Amino acid sequence: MLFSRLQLAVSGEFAKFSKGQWLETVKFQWRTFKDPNLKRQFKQLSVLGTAALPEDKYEKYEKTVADMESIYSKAKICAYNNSEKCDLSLEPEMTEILANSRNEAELKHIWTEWRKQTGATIRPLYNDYVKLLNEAARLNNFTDAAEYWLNSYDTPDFKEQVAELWKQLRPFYLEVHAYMRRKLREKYGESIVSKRGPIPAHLLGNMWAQTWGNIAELGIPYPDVKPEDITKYLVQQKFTPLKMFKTAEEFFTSINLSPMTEEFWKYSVIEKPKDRDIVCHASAWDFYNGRDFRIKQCTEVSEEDFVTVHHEMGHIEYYMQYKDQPFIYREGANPGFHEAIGDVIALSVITPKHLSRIGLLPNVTQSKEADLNYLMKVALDKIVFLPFGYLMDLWRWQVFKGTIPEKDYNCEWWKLRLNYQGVKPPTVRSEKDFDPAAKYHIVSSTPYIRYFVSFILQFQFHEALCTRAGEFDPNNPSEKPLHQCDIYQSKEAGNLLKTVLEMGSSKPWPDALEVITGQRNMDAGPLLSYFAPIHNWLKEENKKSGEYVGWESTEKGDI
Ligand SMILES: C=C(C[SeH])C(=O)N1CCC[C@H]1C(=O)O
Ligand SMILES: [Zn+2]
Repeated sequence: MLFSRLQLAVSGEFAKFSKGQWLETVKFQWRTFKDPNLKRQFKQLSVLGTAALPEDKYEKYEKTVADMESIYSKAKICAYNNSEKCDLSLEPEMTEILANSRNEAELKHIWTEWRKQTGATIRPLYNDYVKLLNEAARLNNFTDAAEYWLNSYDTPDFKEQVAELWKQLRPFYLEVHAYMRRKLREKYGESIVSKRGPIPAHLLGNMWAQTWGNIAELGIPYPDVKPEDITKYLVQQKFTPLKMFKTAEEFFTSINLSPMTEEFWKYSVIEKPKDRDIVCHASAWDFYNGRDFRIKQCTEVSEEDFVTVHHEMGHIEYYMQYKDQPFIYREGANPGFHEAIGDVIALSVITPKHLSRIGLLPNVTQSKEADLNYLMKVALDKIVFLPFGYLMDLWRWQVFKGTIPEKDYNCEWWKLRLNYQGVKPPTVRSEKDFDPAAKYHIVSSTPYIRYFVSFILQFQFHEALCTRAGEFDPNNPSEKPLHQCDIYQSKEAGNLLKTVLEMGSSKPWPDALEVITGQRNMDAGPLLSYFAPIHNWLKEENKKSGEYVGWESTEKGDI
């Protein structure tokens, strides 16, 4: 608890200082300023955030979030079939079981026990948190915390834009959902996975069913042309977390971005400490002195964590490229930009072509079947993620606005999970549970729509950078398929990306988007064309098998 007392003291000091600055700033009639840059800086400075709370309430807010995160990071459960072994943490133990076990009863045990440890105890704290965050929002002249969070996009019709993107992408998701439900039914039987209902959430390879890549082997279109999971090659070649980080750094420097700093290597935490509980959820940190940037990640030697290393290093690259901007501009053009950078690089890294180029995949079969297998695997992470990336804040926006009353928190959560993801809980839930708290971003008050935005933007960026690298021709897309593009060692692509990263938030995000892609709107087009081959294959396959596309409302007895 010492750490959180120290943390509270430091953040309290910073809050006092920044409130003083804020009170000075808001005295100016900045809305009448003529200089667009000065006006933009004052506009951003006019939003103080939670530090606008009176000191005692600010401390209570900080302590409430710290306590929720502490419960989450310390939660442990007993193993399935071994009530003596009760030291399983979320990372790596529970995550590994959810990813690799195909024992339905074990998956149900882990899924349910994790929510027992993180639900009921956090629920009252969450109540306090919502009230305090809404009070802070109002002190910043927002109607509620939803509007405060949405202000980061500075786009009046942002929610409508996101709703429209989901409308365009939902049909593709339904095809993936229908196909995987059939594959899961073949594996676990119709008594567990019905023909026309939602999919039980514990079978999908991930604690939150947010990506299904870990069960790819159940759904690969051509199993005899199996795409390799590189985990075994990482282990065979004795990769360590450090070597995973160095390999990722080399990709970024190959496209003329910056190497990690001395402080990064000195202060980052890249393996789970043995002597204390920490928040293992991967994160990247900017200490705003132009040199001290860090990643905290409980890295396991696995393909999934190799991708996450690139995701986190993408944050660090952004921090380094805008480090000379005025303080207030040292952030992403919008939060979705910040989440997209590392993922854009990873879209090149995970191609069989690149993995074999760096010796992480022995031989690559070039064939239509291998291509479809690869695209299915990527779709199980990228397309599958979209409804979850959307519903996380659909739920919170309504909670902050009060349209979801406290008494219905869990019921409304599962309604959204059914309506958007087509998943259902494996065990009956009630308002004694609080399942949103099973997800890190809920207990840490981290907005989530940024990841939905990132999953759209990263394909727009990928298409633009691949074109610049000569790895893709939009006028002749079949000659070099976008999903085979690898921008490794392309300084042209890196320099284009660097131009945007250096901007930070100094310009509205459509300006930054225009610099890299030539257009000013989020656009599902590049994502849909990247996945077109597997989208068409799934439509055919579901028609052939007669699988019902979509899901009926869940059976009696659930929430
Ligand atoms: C890797 C991070 C740290 Se910014 C993360 O939280 N992500 C990356 C993808 C979605 C989201 C999640 O894990 O839920
Ligand atoms: Zn991130």
